[in-house]
Amino acid sequence: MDEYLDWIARNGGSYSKLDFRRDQETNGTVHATETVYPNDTFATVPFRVTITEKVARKTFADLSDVSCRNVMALFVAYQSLLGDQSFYAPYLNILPKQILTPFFWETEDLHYLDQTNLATAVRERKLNIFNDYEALVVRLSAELRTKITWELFLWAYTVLTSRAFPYTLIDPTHTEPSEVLFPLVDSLNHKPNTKITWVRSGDDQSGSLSFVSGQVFNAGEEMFNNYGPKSNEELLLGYGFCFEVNEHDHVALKPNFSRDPNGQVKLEILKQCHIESGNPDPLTYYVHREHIPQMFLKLMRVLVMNQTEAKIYIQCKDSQQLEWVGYRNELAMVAMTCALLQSRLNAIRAVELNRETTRWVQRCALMYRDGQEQILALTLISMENLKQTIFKKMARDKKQERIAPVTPFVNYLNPGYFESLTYPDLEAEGLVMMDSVTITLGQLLRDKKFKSTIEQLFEDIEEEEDVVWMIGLLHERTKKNSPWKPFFEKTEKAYLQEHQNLEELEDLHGSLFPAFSEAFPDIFAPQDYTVQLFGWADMVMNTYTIENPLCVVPL
Ligand SMILES: C[S@@+](CC[C@H](N)C(=O)[O-])C[C@H]1O[C@@H](n2cnc3c(N)ncnc32)[C@H](O)[C@@H]1O
Repeated sequence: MDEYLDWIARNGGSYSKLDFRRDQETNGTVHATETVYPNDTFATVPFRVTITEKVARKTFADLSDVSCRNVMALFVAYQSLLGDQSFYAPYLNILPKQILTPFFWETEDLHYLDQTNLATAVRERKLNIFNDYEALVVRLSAELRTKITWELFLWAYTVLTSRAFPYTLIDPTHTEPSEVLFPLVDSLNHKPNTKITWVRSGDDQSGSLSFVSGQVFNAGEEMFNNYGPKSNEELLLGYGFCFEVNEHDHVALKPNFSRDPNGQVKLEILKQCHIESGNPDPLTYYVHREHIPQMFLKLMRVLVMNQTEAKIYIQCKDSQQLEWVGYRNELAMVAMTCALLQSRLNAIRAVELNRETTRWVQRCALMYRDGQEQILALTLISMENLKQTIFKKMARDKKQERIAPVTPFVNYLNPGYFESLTYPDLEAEGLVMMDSVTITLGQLLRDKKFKSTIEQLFEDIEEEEDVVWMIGLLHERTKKNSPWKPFFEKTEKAYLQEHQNLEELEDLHGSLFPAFSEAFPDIFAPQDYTVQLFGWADMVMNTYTIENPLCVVPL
């Protein structure tokens, strides 16, 4: 450590009130020897001791097409091979020999990441680095090729992920992304929200950078830097540590459109409405504790659109139209989001891990996975609350017989209608159950006589659920006091005005009627079971249902 600090001083660096200590867990810490006050400049480091992309590229001029990170990793590896002959030796000597990011974990440690995003990220990232290394190393001299091993390169690469700063610290006008290794500046450990600033002086060759405290550090206290709002995933992957409680933690969610027959149309809607996450992958969203991005919910509303909704929304170019599509869509969106969250949660919980005798990296992995579990569970609760709010609104609408003027009941066709509805005191309302605001098969079969007729006609109701549903709807439609009267009337009127193609239904209808009417004339009055009305019931099933459990959303 003394040699390193001498080297900094010999090159024009200085510091005050600092005690540099080595430790097992974090490699090194910095403590205040006396109180550091806000605006105190406690260290200054000249640019000449830094390792920049420019310096690295000078040594490897032939590799101008290689990325900044890779050429710098190569340079660090090369300098460490030079040993004491390297100008940077005092700095390289104090770097940790082992940086315990998951790239270096044993298989049994990696098991602690099973079923998390990080497990995949580690595999993919490591493979990418390895491929880059293989492509790069063959371009080196024969001597370097054997000396710069994969292990050495990966170590050097991780030195950069765990301690490099953006090059703009040296030259704020630099526009290309570039990194710099900054001895001494990189001695501080990370504590979120620490107030610290950097002040540069001079030019990018002969200048220097000073640390300026933005808060008090008491004598004896560890002094920290602030690496930015990093999640546990980023911290583990890049730095090899994480926090038990991390306010910046998140779970990455990426819905899958690939098996959706309307997938292309939906991707087109997303494009037109500019629904993107703002992340490198526009379909990957980050969900934070109790905060689910609104943009993600918009994406999910598109993902769960049925054919009718997708056909209508393909004309939409306004993302505001996706704040609310309709009740069916909203319930489907909540159900699909809950299913996504629940399956992730179940997968994480299903991994059995020893929590008793663990080593440092395993404890880090447990902190990370427990955080993931917590975020998923909290997000699930907030989605359940959202569902309950929707049910309450539906219950009010149903009670007041409010139904949108134009079918299907989606916002795009009823501009302003849904926004005009108000729901005072919704909180005070008791729990609303799903089957009080939707139409279920159980409700359609609540009439005992009708139910027993259906049971006589269909051996296996589950097997022929679709047909039973249609007949059930037609039967319900005939009831004068049906709670769903406004829905039936409005959708039937709209349906009958449409040009209908009933060819496909004729066979099905013909296989049931008039036989059913002849067998049970008091249940199936022929005029209520025409092929046209069959078409209406079929349209209701295609347009207004959600699945699991199958029900009609009649608002
Ligand atoms: C830029 S260095 C910080 C100084 C460091 N201790 C060193 O090696 O000189 C970053 C590394 O320090 C460690 N580190 C930083 N903040 C930490 C924290 N809050 N808890 C545990 N380790 C931390 C991690 O190993 C990380 O890779």
